[in-house]
Amino acid sequence: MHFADLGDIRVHYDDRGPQDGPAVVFANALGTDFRIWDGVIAHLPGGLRLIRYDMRGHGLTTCPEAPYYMGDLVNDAAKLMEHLGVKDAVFVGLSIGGMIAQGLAAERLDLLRAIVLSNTAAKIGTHQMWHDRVHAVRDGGIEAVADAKLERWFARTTRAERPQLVSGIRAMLTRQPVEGYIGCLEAIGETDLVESTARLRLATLGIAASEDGSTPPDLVRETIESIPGSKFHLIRRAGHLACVEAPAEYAAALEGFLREVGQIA
Ligand SMILES: O=C(O)CC1=CCC(=O)O1
Repeated sequence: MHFADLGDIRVHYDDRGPQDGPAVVFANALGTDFRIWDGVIAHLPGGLRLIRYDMRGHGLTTCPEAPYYMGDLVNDAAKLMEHLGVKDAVFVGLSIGGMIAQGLAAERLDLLRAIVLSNTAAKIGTHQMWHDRVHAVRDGGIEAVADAKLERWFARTTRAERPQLVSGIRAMLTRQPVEGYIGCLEAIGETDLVESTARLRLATLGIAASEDGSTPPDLVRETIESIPGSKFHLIRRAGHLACVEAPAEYAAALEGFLREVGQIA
């Protein structure tokens, strides 16, 4: 187990593979911890340095009081990369993790070779929607929003045929600290990256999933198409947490992109 003290938080992270290997950094979705990447990293070839971390208020990372801002989340990622001496990385972010990737590319291009924007967008939902969610969670805990969220996170067939996976992820979601979850809800509600993301000029892969009820494929595509030269991959029969539901296909798309950008020889 690894922890890093980075200003106001102690970050829980995992750092595996050769320390001098080409780096890939993974950032999670709201309400999850870095185990959502277990299946994907198991399918990636050796030789890569694979870094995952729990964002503030999630997993075993400490949980400052809400609200959080996207700038905090982007700084946390940059500080962790600096702490670990990681440069020239491919940064893979899912959902709010993909917003962190966009913010990092806008602010700290020096740390990056390329980004993967997975099940995300430059702006997700409306301010009112996130504000309402904050109130629902303040009143009833994460439990109050969990079932609706699982419908957006998993495809219909997965919910019917893989109950262990779905209930395991439900446990991950409902065990996150309420304050950390609310802090990140507030950060998403305040974030609009449309203009800064359209100015990005770095290699970008977008990943979307056909049954994603949180960031549907057209929304992901709109953001991806705003970045010149970007690529897009659609995973069928998967929802918002495509990396959990379809790790082999997800890893294959990622591996292809890592080869294209020279992160794998
Ligand atoms: O909460 C959701 O359903 C979707 C979501 C948006 C940002 C994130 O990380 O998850």
